[in-house]
Amino acid sequence: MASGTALIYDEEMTTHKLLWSDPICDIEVPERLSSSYEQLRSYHLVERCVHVPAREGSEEEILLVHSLEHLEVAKSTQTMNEEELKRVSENYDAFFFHPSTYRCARLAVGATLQLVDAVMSGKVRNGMALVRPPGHHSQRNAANGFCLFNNVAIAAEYAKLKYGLQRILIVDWDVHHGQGTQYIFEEDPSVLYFSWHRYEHQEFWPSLKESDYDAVGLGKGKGFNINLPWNKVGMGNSDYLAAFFHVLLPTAFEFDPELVIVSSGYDSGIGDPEGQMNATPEVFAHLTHFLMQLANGKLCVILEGGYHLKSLGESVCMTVKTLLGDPVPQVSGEMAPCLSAVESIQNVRAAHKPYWKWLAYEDTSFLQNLSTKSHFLKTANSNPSTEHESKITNNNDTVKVDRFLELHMKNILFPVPPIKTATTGCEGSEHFLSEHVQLVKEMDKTEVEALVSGFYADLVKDNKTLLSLGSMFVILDKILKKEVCNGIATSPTAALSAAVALRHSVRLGFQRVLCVFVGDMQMIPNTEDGKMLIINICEKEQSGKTSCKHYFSLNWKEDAEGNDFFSAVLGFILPVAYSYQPNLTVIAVGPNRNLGISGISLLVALIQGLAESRIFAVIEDTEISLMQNVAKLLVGASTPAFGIYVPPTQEKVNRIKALRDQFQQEWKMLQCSGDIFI
Ligand SMILES: COCC(O)(O)CCCCCNCCCN
Ligand SMILES: [Zn+2]
Repeated sequence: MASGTALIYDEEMTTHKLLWSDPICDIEVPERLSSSYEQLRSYHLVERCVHVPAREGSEEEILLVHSLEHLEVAKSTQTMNEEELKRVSENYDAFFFHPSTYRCARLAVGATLQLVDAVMSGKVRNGMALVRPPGHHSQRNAANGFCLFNNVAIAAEYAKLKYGLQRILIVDWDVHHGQGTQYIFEEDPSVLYFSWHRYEHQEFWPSLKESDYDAVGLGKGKGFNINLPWNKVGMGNSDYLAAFFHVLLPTAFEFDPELVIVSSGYDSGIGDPEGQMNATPEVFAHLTHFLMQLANGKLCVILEGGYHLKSLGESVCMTVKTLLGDPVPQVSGEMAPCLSAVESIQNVRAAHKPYWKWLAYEDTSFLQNLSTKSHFLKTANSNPSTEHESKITNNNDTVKVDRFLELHMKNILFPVPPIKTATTGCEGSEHFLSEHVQLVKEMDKTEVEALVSGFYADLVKDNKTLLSLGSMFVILDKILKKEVCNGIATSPTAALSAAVALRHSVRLGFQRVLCVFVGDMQMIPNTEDGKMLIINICEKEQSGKTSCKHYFSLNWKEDAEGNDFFSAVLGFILPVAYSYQPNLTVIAVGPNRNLGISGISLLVALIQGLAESRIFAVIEDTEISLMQNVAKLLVGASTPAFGIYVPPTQEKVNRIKALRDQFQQEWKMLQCSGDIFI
C-alpha cells in the first residue's frame, strides 16, 4: 500500500510575469506560487511531504495534446522583445507571454508528469504540484485564459500511454470552465471530465454555450463530459458538497477510475475576485477527502487558478493536510444548498440520465412541465433559502477578506492528535498495530460496574459484556479529550455496546452524536432531544419504529454481489450526516449485517469527513476480517477496490427518493431536485 504525499514546487516558475499593463491578466502574479509555498511552510506541511523535483516537459510530451504549430509559436517567444511579446499575446484571449513563459510552461508540464510518475510508481500515494502558468483553458492550437500548455490534459494522455490506463477522472473545481480540457477529451470515453464553473447563464467568461450542463460529450465520449454551471455567485460549502453527493461521486464510483487528477483552481474559494464565491478553505479538505476514496487513493492535485493570495494559500494548505491523512476539519456554514445550485444539479442529472446506470431511474418529469418550473422559480426566488447571504460584502475588499480568513482559520487548524486510533486488545488487533495505533488498557472491573450500575443498568443485563464495555469507555474518553482521533472495539453484543456508547457519549458532553448501525440494532435509544441521530441500515423495519427526523431505518437488502450501497451512502447517509453536523460518529456493525465489507468500508472512509474525523467503531466480535478492514481505514488506509459495479434497483432508488422527499426540508443536503418549492 503506497503512502506519503509528494509536493512539487520549483521557484523558477515564478519568473513568468506580465510586462505591460493589462487589467485582465494582471491577477495572475508570481506571488500566487511563492505565497502558497510559504503558507505550506508556515503550517509545517512542506517537511511532511515527499519532495519530488520538477523537470521540463519534453516537446514530445507536449505534442501529446498540442499541435506542432502551437509548440513552435510558444518556443519562438523566448527571444522576443517586449513589443513582439505583446503582439503575439494579442492573438489569444487573456494570455500574456514573457521571455521565460515557454520555460515555465515546460516546467509546469514536467512537474505535473513527475507527480503522475511518483503516484503511478507507488513512490507516494498522492500529491500536489504547485505550477504556473496554469493549463485548463489551453487548447490544441491556442493559449487561452493565462494557460499555454494544458498540464492536466497532457498528464492524462501521458498516463494512458505510459501506464496503459483506460479510465482517468479529471475533477476541475476551478471556478472557470476548463473548456480546453473539455475540447481535448470531448470524444474520449477513457477520460471523464467534470467541471463546475461560474456561468450566470453564459454571461461569465469564457461565455460559451458548450459550458452548459447539456454539453455531455460527443460520439463515443457522450456521458464523459459533465458541466455543472453555477448561475449565481455566492455559492458556498453546502452547494459544493451537494454537487459532490448528488452528481460527481455517484458517477465517479460507477466510472471506477484508475487515477484521479484534479484541476485544482482555488478561485472558487471565498474572497477571490474572479469567482465571487463564498466557499471557505476547509471545504477543499472535504472535496479532497472524498476523491481519496477513488482509484485506491491515487490522486494528483495540479494547481490552476486562485487570485486572492490568502484564500489561495489557506485552501492549498487544507488540500495538502488532507492528502497527508490529517483529520478533516468541521465544514462551516449552513448546510443548505441554494435553489439555483439545486436546479443546476437537477439539470445535469437529467442531462446525464441516458449515460449512467445510477441515473437509470432518475425522475426527469420536471422537464415536461417546464412552465410550472419557471413558475416556481419566480415564486421560489422570494424564498429565503434561494439566496446565500454573502459573508463578505464583496470579494474585492481584499483586506476585509484577509481579516475574515484570519479569524475563520483560527479554530479550523486544530492540532493533529498524535495517535490516530485507539483499540482494545481485541481479537485480530495484533494485525494492524503500528505507531498510529494505541492499545488501551482495560478500565478496572469495579469502575466499570460502578459506571454501569449508575447509568446503564437498564441496558446491561449481564456481566458478559462488562469487560468489553470497560475498554469502550476508555476509548470514548480518549476521543473526547482529543488524545486520539478515533477508536475501535469489538463486542459480543454490538447492539448493547452501541446503545451504551451513545448514552455515554451524550453524558460526556457530545451534543450531536451520529450513529450508523448496520444490522439488527435491537435497542433503539430515544432520539427526541436531537442529541443523537440514528441511521439503521437493516434488512427489515425494526418492530414498529418508523423513520422520523432523528431516526431512520433504511431497509436495504444487498444484491448477491453485495456492491449496490453507493446510492444509500452517497444519496442518503452522507447528505443527512453532513446536514446534522455531528461532533462524534459511532459506527456499529451488529449481527445479520446486510452490507458487504466494501460497503461498510466506503461508509467508514467517507464518514471520516465528519466530526473532525472523530469516530468510534464497535464491531460484533464474530466479524474479524471486517474489524481489520475498518481498523485499517481508521488508521488512514485508502478504501479497497469495490469490485464490479452493481447499479441500484428501481425499488432502492424509489426508497431513497421517498425518504429524501419526506425529510429534505429538515435535512437540506438531501435536496437535489428543484421541485422542493412547488
Ligand atoms: C487555468 O487558468 C486559471 C483560470 O481559470 O483561473 C484562468 C482564468 C482566466 C480569466 C480570464 N478572464 C477574462 C475576462 C474577459 N472579460
Ligand atoms: Zn479559474
